[in-house]
Amino acid sequence: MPDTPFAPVILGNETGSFPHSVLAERHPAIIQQVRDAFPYGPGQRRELDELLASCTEGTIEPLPADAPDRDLWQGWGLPAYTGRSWYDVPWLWSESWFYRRLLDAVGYVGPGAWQGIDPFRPFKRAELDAPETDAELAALDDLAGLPEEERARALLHGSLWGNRADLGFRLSAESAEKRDPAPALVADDGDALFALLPRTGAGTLVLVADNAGRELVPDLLLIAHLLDQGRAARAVLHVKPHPYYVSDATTADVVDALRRLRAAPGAAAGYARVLWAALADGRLTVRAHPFSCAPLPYADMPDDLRAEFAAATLTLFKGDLNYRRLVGDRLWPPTTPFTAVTGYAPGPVAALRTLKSDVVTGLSPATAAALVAAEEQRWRTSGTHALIQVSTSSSSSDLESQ
Ligand SMILES: O=P(O)(O)OC[C@@]1(O)O[C@H](CO)[C@@H](O)[C@@H]1O
Repeated sequence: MPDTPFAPVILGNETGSFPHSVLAERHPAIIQQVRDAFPYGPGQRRELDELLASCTEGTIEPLPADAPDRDLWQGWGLPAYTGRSWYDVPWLWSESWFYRRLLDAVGYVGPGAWQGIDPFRPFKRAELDAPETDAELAALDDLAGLPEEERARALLHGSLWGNRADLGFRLSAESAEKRDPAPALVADDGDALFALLPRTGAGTLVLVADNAGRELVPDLLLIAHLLDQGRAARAVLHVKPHPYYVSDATTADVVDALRRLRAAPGAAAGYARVLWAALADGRLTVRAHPFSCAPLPYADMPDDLRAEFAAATLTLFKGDLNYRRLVGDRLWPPTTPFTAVTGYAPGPVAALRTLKSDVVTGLSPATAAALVAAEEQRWRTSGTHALIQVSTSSSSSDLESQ
């Protein structure tokens, strides 16, 4: 994507900004939570202290020569950023670097006895085991009698709002719009999304997952429905190759979520059976590509991933972080067309996301104005608004005409 002067890359160095608060407050809090959740030894605690000092006051340091992913990070910009403050490099990059360093500190990267022990697992498990999850799964029973289109839309909205860890299966956006001065759903390309997935579908849906637990469960339910109803012949679920952004889903989290579904009463277990069978016969596959944890926008994706997305009927990106990577982590004017900023994509793409960071595109002038009038800029990060956006074509000319 061209470097567009009207949409600066977001950094974390502006005191009082949301990105600054993530680096200065959220990351130290995450270190503390992880320390409290595990019986780590003195070496790990020392490393966590060092990470705390580095991420708040220090600079970016090189990876050890024997780090298994050193070559990846060398290619992802580490040489250019080494020696610079965490606040002065792209915020997306510093955040990813934080999680990479955290995994080192707790021994996840190994070798050693703590290799592969997910420091966020207790938090993910707690969410999956929460009574709210039972209530949300029980709500599936109410969908059973509905026409297929309504079930599909309810499951789409469950997956969308699951990004806020809220599985309320909203049957329509209209009711929310009537209630609030500023719409809860700030863009709704739901019809365009389902038009790409007709019930005669012979294609592949790629779903690029975000969080585990109460977001991954409705993502899996949506996939089950689309496969079961013939809206997709195959599905590929992209998860993270290692723990990331606290709650991001890994393959282990997929297994936990499936087992949770399978053990649930009522309709939920039926969805689990569909998914289990699809995994067994290869109609559903799980992928953990290294680029899923890259500190870069999807415009920079490697050729093998580009080819995979190109072959899909639709690639569906879940959540806020994936949205930032899909459109570029920049301060776009909110009315910048979504089709323009995703014009590099090799095939149709969709975003399902609740708004939890400053980045947004594709709003109508009226919606953008209503949001600002009602909430100033709080709507960008509060997680109370969401969007469904679809682009079926490459259209860089839209960007040029901005
Ligand atoms: O991708 P998610 O789970 O929807 O949201 C992740 C996220 O909200 O957490 C960050 C703060 O660390 C935000 O900047 C980021 O986009």
